[in-house]
Amino acid sequence: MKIAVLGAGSWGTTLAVLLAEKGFSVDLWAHRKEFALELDRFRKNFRYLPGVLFPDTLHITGDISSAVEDAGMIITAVPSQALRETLSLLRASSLEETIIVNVAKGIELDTGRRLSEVVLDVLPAILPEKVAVLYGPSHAEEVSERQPTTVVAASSSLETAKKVQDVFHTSAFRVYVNTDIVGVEVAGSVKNIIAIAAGISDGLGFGDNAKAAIITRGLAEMSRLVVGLGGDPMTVSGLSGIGDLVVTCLSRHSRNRYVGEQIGKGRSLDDVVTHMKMVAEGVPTTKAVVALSKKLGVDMPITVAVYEMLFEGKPAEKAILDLMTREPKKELEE
Ligand SMILES: NC(=O)C1=CN([C@@H]2O[C@H](COP(=O)(O)OP(=O)(O)OC[C@H]3O[C@@H](n4cnc5c(N)ncnc54)[C@H](OP(=O)(O)O)[C@@H]3O)[C@@H](O)[C@H]2O)C=CC1
Ligand SMILES: O=C(CO)COP(=O)(O)O
Repeated sequence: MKIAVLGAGSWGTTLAVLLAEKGFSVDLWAHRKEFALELDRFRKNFRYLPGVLFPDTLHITGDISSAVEDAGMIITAVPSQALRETLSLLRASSLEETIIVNVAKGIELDTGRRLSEVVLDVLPAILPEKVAVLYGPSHAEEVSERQPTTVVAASSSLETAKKVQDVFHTSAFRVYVNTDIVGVEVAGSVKNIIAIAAGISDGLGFGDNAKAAIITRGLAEMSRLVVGLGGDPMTVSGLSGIGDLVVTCLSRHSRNRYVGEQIGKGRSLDDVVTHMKMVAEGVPTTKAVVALSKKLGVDMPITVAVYEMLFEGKPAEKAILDLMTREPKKELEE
């Protein structure tokens, strides 16, 4: 089977290499033609994944139509806010039998939609059962070194989730399946916001107690949003929830935790993101989730605090004090 990977950042490149090494014929599409030429010339992604040599079965292209032509599966690995624009370059009618697997994490800012909903919006000829996501604790840097990693393939169709599992599964990349695509997508998106909070705590010089509090209470607000959007609260105890939350809040590789750390040290958001070459999805997702939670009446105090620090200039010390001095609560929800 031919597979198209759209997006040649660190994650798209990692997955394209994994699939090509498994023996699939893979087309990796980069949106800048000159970057596609550079990738092909050096057979390496110096910018986003230095050190990984491309196998011969990996074909690089800057032409999205040729990338998806005859592909049985399309992997979308562009930043969440660029997904709509990328998919709109495709001709929906030719993709009815294709499985679309989104691996970007986030919520669309303008619409508040999950990314699988964006896929269906832009490509109405595709049935919801043909859409999946692949989420979980999986930093590209470690996956590309074949370090043990576990992820979850989620689709409303178990058959589709199992196909995705079959395609990606290796002895170092273990893929589980889940039919709660809503829960998986919401959990995998909210974890990036909580990771910014964890980074802010690091930047302020707080220790393990504060980090554990952010992870645990972050999980509570993640669960409330999952339920509010119709997902299964059990999903947050899985790889896309607690799994990805742990990796993102603790890892030196995490871009979202890094953004938070710099904010905690007193830098402005603009200054931090303009000097980063990689995408930190938690930034737009914070805005999108605050709007969603207000609409649904879901209480998300850490997310709101992150919003105030990122976009309203609230000092981090004041935000932490406000969180700690909220009205005392029961630990578990009714
Ligand atoms: N890195 C990781 O470990 C993981 C990442 N993810 C998710 O995967 C998604 C992609 O992340 P990642 O690969 O890390 O990102 P990177 O920051 O490594 O790279 C971003 C890529 O997106 C491209 N891009 C930027 N704007 C557009 C656009 N408008 N249209 C098409 N492509 C564009 C960039 O190209 P250019 O160079 O031209 O800017 C670059 O190739 C994110 O949602 C992330 O959360 C999920 C799991 C793991
Ligand atoms: O989603 C990711 C790893 O699972 C990547 O995001 P971060 O780089 O913020 O951790």
